[in-house]
Amino acid sequence: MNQIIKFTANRVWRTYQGGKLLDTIEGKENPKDSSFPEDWIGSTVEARNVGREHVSEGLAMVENASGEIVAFRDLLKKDQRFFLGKNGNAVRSMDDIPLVKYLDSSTRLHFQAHPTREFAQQRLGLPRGKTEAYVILETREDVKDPYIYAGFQRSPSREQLKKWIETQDIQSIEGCFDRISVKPCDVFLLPGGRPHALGEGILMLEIMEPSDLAVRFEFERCGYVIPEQARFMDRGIETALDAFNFEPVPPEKTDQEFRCLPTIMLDDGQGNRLEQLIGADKTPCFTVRRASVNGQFTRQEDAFFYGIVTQGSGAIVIDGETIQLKQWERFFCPAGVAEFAYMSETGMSILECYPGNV
Ligand SMILES: O=P(O)(O)OC[C@H]1O[C@](O)(CO)[C@@H](O)[C@@H]1O
Repeated sequence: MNQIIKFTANRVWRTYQGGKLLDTIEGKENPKDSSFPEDWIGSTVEARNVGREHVSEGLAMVENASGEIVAFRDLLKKDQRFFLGKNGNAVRSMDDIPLVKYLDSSTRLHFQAHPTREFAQQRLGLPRGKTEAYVILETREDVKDPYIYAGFQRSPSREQLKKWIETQDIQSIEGCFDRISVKPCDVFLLPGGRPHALGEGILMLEIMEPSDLAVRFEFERCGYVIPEQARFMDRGIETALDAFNFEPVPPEKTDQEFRCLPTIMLDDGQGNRLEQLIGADKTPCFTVRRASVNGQFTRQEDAFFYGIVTQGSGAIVIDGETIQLKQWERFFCPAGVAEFAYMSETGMSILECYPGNV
């Protein structure tokens, strides 16, 4: 099976609203915002939705060679060497697979922070934290100045924050942040520990460590109250506060701390270009690249990646076989596919999400 694997939509319930654009992308008749604002692309992670334990959410399902529908992660485990390749001498671990999502917000998300990898391992006994990155794809026209909140610009003391969380003094919490304006093509990296909230009206590709761990320190958004168990990763407030990075990021330093500027890795002068959006200099957790295609763009890669067609359309050719690619389609390219070529006469942009340190 020397091929890419395409994914169908895999919408996941969340505590905030959105998803109208995802409905549109899926060709639904009546696109609308709902509690399904995310699409988890080829996910090997199960969503943690307290109160919805009866529903299995998050895991991507695919068809295997015998036509059976199986969890994508089980398919990968059947030939981990081929699909994931090697890291040094060892076959890559399933924990190296980033979690990639389309996220389409119609409301601001609640204030939250995710654990770092070290915190997850040392304090929660879990292999991965949730350092995350955002590639902004589109913003909604009716939202005048789309924004995110990232890191405290004016850090409260631990005791102060604890009090504000307990009394849900959202005005004071919001006062710790300045809005960071966002526009399509912007890229941000949010290391674990950094408090944040995504603003309304943003469609993004979100890339993160493979986990669904969040400290939610705003308990109510748009009428939905987050159950107690889901607020502090099922731990107490002291453990949750330990996960925070309180180091202030003053307004003049937010770009330096969170914004990632692309660097050109390859440009053939004919319109084909490969850019590094997030590399090992930023995080060991995952790698993000953008391929811009004009004509034929032949590539050699020895690591696996998720490909997401964010603009235009075209095809990918592997071993003489041509597979069409349309805008918004997403696929997994196994590490065992050593060479492939993108083709597009009209132009195509593909975001490629790899494991860290490739
Ligand atoms: O609290 P919820 O509804 O799970 O939402 C958390 C969402 O916030 C994000 O961490 C973005 O900041 C998403 O990855 C995640 O799904």
